[in-house]
Amino acid sequence: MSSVWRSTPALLRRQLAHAQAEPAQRLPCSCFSSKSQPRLPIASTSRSISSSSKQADANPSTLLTEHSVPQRENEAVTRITSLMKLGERLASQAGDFSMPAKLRGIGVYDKDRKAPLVELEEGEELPPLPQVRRMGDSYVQMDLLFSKDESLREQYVGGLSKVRMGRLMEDFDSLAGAAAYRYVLPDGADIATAHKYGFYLVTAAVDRMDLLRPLMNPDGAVPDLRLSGHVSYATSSSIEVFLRMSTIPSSASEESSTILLGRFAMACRSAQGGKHPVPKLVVDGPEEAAIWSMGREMREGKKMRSQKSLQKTPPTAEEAAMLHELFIQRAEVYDRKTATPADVVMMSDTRVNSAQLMHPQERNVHNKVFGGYLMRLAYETAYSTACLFSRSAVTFVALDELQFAQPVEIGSLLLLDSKVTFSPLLGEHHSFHVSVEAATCDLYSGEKKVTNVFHYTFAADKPLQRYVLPRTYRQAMQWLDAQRRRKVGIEVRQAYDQAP
Ligand SMILES: CCCCCCCCCCCCCCCC(=O)SCCNC(=O)CCNC(=O)[C@H](O)C(C)(C)COP(=O)(O)OP(=O)(O)OC[C@H]1O[C@@H](n2cnc3c(N)ncnc32)[C@H](O)[C@@H]1OP(=O)(O)O
Repeated sequence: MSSVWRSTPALLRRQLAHAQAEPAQRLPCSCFSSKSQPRLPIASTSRSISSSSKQADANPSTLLTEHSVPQRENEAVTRITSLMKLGERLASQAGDFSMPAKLRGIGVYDKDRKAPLVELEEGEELPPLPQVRRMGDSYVQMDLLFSKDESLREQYVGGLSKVRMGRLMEDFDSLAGAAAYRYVLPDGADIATAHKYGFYLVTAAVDRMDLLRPLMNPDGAVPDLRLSGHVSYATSSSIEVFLRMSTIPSSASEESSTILLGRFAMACRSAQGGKHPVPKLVVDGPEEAAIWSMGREMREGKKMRSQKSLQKTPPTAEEAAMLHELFIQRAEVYDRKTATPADVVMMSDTRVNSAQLMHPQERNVHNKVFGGYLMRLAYETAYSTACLFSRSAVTFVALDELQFAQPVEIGSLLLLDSKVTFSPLLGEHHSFHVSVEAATCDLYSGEKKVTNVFHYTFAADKPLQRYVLPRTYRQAMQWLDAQRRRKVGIEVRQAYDQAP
């Protein structure tokens, strides 16, 4: 037993022991599940757990178990996995799903003009918008055939010979938009003509993205990838799109394997301002009914999570006690009586910042910056933060709930502020959490507005050699928040692992 372990008092020790003993974390780094596919590590523990930690495990802290929302997420994920076949059925039924490369702003950009309203040409008539839709009507798919297309590999493989996850995230945003447009528009309508109907779709949120298997084949080659999606739930003016990234089977006998699952929420807006209605979603059969009710539960879960967030309510008594114990235990660091130990990094010392101008070339039809572009920029900042902290190669594991609450204006300065918010304190672990706050700054007035906060989980190739400590109250809340998110992430992965 290490001296650190012995000196850690009960509550913190219980939490640490619980974290060490989480089943999803027992997997070794290059882990394989009971299924034959390699699984991504959340973390690993090769160290034997002391008798005190075993005892603690029998009576774990309630800190990581008391939230009801993760339970819902877990249930939903189990259903998603069992409903994976639905996507394949919708794919086989879908007609032509050709898509434009991007739906960019119309005409020449003029900062003083709103996005132009498009008038119909004389005699031009538009087919009426549908009132009712089925999931299959929205199905979209895009294949990335890296094995056949060298120029595609060139676009997607980054400098460290890994597939650029940020680039794929950008595609996911476009794909979610394409599925949502197909849903709202009449059959066969060109997505690029949507503006003629006087509405547009914006990404309101990304509910989750989980990478379930490595993006690389064991031989280091990039597999051919299929990105697909369809609408899974709709309210009166918003749509949820379920997305999947899978391998493309090379023969009829081979099955495709799911690499990543994600869910996006798109809001339909009128070009004149305010909401624009979307068709009613009619479900076809029990699989679709299950995926629809899951969408509704996720909406409720979102509201609940927002009410319980640490921005609105104080930490629980246990969370507060855990922080206090951390403060007592690491008093020598907080009092700055000694040099910061080699295995400790203060949260602010993990920061990576960037500033970039938002140009009209990345604008959507409403003259705001594309959500997918922001996701790419934020991801690459988070990735750099993660490598610098772990001093190793890292793999993306998950993106947690992300709200696009404020649009990013063209011409503004985008400021990204990234830092490691949580890494486990004891034991041999690979996974940790990075948050990126995105804010825009008006170059003439200097007015700053936070537009999004991105929360990522990464896994380092090597066991982590250091852990991050909060110094301010705000950082302490971020440290607790990351642990809550970690709990959801672990439960989600367990649900995937246990799904039939
Ligand atoms: C490579 C592949 C090739 C494919 C190639 C195809 C290309 C072809 C397609 C391209 C497609 C590109 C699509 C990208 C589109 C952007 O990238 S848009 C840019 C990023 N997003 C933004 O800038 C959005 C910024 N945020 C906002 O404008 C506002 O916060 C929002 C989202 C409109 C919400 O405003 P609000 O005043 O809160 O609106 P509110 O009236 O309360 O809500 C409206 C509805 O949205 C819902 N909603 C609001 N927030 C949320 C939320 N967080 N979660 C869920 N629902 C929400 C509400 O529930 C409500 O629904 P209903 O109850 O009416 O049914």
